[in-house]
Amino acid sequence: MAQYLEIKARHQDALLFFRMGDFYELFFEDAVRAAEILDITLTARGEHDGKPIPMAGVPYHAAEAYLARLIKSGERVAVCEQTESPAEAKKRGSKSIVNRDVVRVVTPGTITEDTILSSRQGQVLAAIALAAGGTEAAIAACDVSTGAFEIMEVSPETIGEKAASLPISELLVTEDDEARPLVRQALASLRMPVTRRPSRAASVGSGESALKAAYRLAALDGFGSFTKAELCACGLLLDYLSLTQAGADIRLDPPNRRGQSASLSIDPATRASLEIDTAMQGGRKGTLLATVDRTLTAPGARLFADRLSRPECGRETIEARYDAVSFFLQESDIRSDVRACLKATPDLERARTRIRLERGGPRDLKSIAVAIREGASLASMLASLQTGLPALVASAVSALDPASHADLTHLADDLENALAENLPTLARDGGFIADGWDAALDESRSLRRDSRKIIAELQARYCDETGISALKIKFNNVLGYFIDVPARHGDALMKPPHAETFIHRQTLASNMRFSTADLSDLAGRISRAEEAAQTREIELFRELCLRVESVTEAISEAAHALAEIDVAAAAAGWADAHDAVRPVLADEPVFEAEALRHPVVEAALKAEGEGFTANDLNMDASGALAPRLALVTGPNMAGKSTYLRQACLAVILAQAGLFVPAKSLRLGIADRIFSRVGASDDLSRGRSTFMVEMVETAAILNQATDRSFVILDEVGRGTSTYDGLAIAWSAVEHLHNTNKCRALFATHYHELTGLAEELPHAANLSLRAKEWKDELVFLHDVASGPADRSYGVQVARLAGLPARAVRRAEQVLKKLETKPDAVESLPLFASVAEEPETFSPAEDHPALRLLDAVSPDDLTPREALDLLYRLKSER
Ligand SMILES: Nc1ncnc2c1ncn2[C@@H]1O[C@H](COP(=O)(O)OP(=O)(O)OP(=O)(O)O)[C@@H](O)[C@H]1O
Repeated sequence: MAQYLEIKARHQDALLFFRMGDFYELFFEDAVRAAEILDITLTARGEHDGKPIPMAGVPYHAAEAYLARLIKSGERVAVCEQTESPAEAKKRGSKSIVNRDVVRVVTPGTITEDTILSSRQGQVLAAIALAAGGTEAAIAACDVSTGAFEIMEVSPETIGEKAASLPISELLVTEDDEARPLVRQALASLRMPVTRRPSRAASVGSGESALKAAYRLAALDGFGSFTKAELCACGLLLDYLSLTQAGADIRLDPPNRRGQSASLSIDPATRASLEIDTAMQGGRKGTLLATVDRTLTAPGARLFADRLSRPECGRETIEARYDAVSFFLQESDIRSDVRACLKATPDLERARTRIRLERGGPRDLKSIAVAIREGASLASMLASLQTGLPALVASAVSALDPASHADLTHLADDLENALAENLPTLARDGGFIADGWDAALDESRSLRRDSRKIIAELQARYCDETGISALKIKFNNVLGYFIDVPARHGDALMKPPHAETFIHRQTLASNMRFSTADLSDLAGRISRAEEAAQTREIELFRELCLRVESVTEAISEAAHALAEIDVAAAAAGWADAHDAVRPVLADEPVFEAEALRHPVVEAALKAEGEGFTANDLNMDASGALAPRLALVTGPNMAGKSTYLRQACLAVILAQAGLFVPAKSLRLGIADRIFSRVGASDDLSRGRSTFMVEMVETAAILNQATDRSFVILDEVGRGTSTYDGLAIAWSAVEHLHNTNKCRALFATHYHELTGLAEELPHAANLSLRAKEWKDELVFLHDVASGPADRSYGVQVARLAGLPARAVRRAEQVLKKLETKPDAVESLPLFASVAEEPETFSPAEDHPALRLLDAVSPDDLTPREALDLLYRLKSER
C-alpha cells in the first residue's frame, strides 16, 4: 500500500490504474468512482487506518474499452505498470516488492488507441497562451494520434474562433491566462474539456527549451522566428505532453506555422449556426460536412473536415485545390480507379504514429505495408496519364512514387516478407513473424515444433514400455508437462521396474500423475525454445519498428499525399453528382451567384422526393456592380433563412477549395463570415434569447470589415416591436455605412424595406409565395423588391393552430392594418375586445348544413355510407 499511496500522491487529479498481475486495480475513492462509471463490482482488500480499502479492478487485456468509457465521462487515467519482472524484484531480496511507476496519463487529448478514437475525426490537444501583457496570443496544437503539430499566431480577440476551427479534444490554459477576460470569454464560447496548468510551463524559456529538446536542436532558427506567445503556447503544450507520456520522447512532426490571416475567420456562434460540422442538436447528421464529404479513407476524412472547418484566404492555395478537383472531375475513369484503390488503403498516419510512440502492434506494420503499396499503384496510375497533372496531384504522386522512394518500397517488401498471414493485435501475443524470415526464430520454432513431435514419440514409448495404452503426456500451468494415467494403473508405475523411471507427482480421484527425467529435460528444452522464440519475435518487431521510424518523414508525406488525393477525388465525385461548379475568384469584393442551392436542404428535400429551387444573388461590397446589402423579406417558411445560409455555405465551400452547388459563382475572397440565424436561448450560460442575439449582433457590427460576408436573420425579433425595429434599423445602417461589407438581412419588419431607398447600396429582395384556392403556396424563388405581406396567419393555419385562434388572429391583424397605432394597445398592454363573430365560414358550410339535416337513427347502413360520400364531395 505504501507504494500505491506514494504513486497516487503524485497523480491526485487522475484515476490510478495500478497494475497487479493480469489486472489494473483501483483503490479508495478511485475505486468508488470507477465502479460507478464502469458499472463494475466494488469490493474491498485489506485495511487502511482500520477501515476496509475499497477496490475495483479491470482485466489488463480488456483495459482499452474501460479506458475509453472513463475518458468519455471526463476522467483522466494514470496507468501504473510494473517496471520490472517479479524475478528481477526477487534478486533484490526475497521480500522486495516489484517496482512500479506511471508510464502514461491518458487524457482526452492524448489518446492513440484506435478503438477509442474516431477514425474520421482528428483529435487535437491545444494550448492557448498570451504574452506581452495580453497583447499577443498563440495556439499550439497537436494531434498525438497522427503526429501533426501546428503553431498559430492569433490576435487575442480571435482566440475563441481560431480554437473553434480545430477538432479540439482537450484545451490547455494557464491559471493566469484564464483569469483574463478575453480568454474567459473565449472559453465560455467553446464547449470543450479544459485542463488548467500552472503558469510556469507557459514561458518563453520553457517553450524554447521544450522545442529544442523535442527536436534535438541546438537552436530554433530552422523553424523561423517565434513570437513570445507562440513559445509560451509551445511550452505549455510540450510540458503537458511530456507529463502525460511520463517523460518519454515527444514524437511530433516538425511544427507547421500559420499566420494570422491564413484562414477565413468563423466565430463559434457562426460556426454553430451554419452547422458546418456539428448540428445544433449535436452529432454530424444534417451538417454541411456530412452532406458533402465523400472521402474513403480515414486520413482523407480528417483532412476534408479540416478543410471545411478552416477555409482558406490565400488565393493560390484555393486555386490549387480547384485545379485538383477539376482534374478528377474531367478524368472520371481515373477517378473511379483511384477511389477503388483508396478503399483498400489503411490509415497510414495513425499506424505510423502508434509505432513511433511504441504503442503499435503487428497489424500497424501490415497497414503501413499495404498503404505504401496502394500509394505506389495510385502513383503509377496517375503518372501514366498523358494529361499534365495539377500541382497538388503531381506533388502527391511524387510523394508516393516508388521510383523516387526506394526506402519506402524496401520497407514494404520487408514488411510483407516478415509478417505472417494472420496477425495478433499485440506483439506480445507472438506468432506474427513469417517462417523463413529469421534463421534464429526458425530454429527456436522448429525446436519447439520438434519437441512436440518428440513428446508424442515419448508418449508412444511409455505406452509401449508400461503396456498402459491410456497413458498420456499432458500439460498444465501448475505441473508443466506430466504423465497422466487412469488411477487403476497408478500402482503399477510406483512398483519396479517402472518405479525407477516414473516419479509420482499427484493423485486425483480417477487419475494419477507422474514425471520422468526425460520428460523434465524435454519440458525444459521446449520452454527454453518458446522463450527464445518469443524474445526473438519481440526483437524482430522492434527492428521493424525502427525501420519504420527511420523513414518516418517519407511515410508522413505519403500519408498526406494519400489524404490529398482522397479529398480531391471525393470533392470531384460530389461535384459531379450534384452539378457543382468551380468558383471564379475575383479581386473585387463581389458575390455573384447564378442558380445557387443549399446542399443540405436540397439533400433533405431530395430524400423526400421534392425539388429545390435555385436562386441568384448579386452583391458587391464596393457598391459598383451590385448592392452591398440586401434586405430579404417574405412570408414565414418561404425560404429566407435557407437563402441566407446557402450564400454563407457557398463562401465556406469555395474558400475550402471545393466546388459550389450553382451554375456559376464569382467570389471576392472573404476575410470573415458572420451568421446570426435563428435565435436560441443559452440558458446554461445565463443568457436569454434576446441577450444572445444582441451579443452576437454586437460582435458582427464591431468586427466585420469591407471584405467580410454577413448574414443576419430577424435581428430584433426577441424584444418588443418598436425596440426590435429600432435595433434592426440601426444594424442595417451600421452594416451599410460603417462595415461596408456584403450583407444579407432577413426581416419581418416591413418598415425596414423603405431603407433600400435611402441607402445607396442597399436593395430589397423577397421570397415569393402565392395564395391559391385559400392555400398559401411557397414558390421559394427570389424576386427583387420587398414582399407584399407576411402571410403569418396563413402559415399559422398551416401549422395547425386551432381554427378559433386563427380567426381571432385575422381579426386582430385587420384591426392593426387599418389602425397601425393600435399596436400600443395590443397584446401585453391591453386587450382588444374580441369582436363578435359576424361570419363563421365553418357554420355556413354546405357539408355542415347537410349534417344538420340528418337523423342518424333513421339511416340504414347503406344510406349512411352514401351520406359519407356526399359529405366528402361537399367538402
Ligand atoms: N429554395 C428552396 N427550394 C425548395 N424548398 C425550400 C427552399 N428554401 C426553403 N425551402 C423549404 O422551406 C422550408 C422553410 O425555409 P426557411 O426556414 O428558409 O424559411 P424562412 O422564410 O426563413 O422561415 P421563417 O421566416 O419562418 O424563419 C425549408 O425547410 C425547406 O423545406
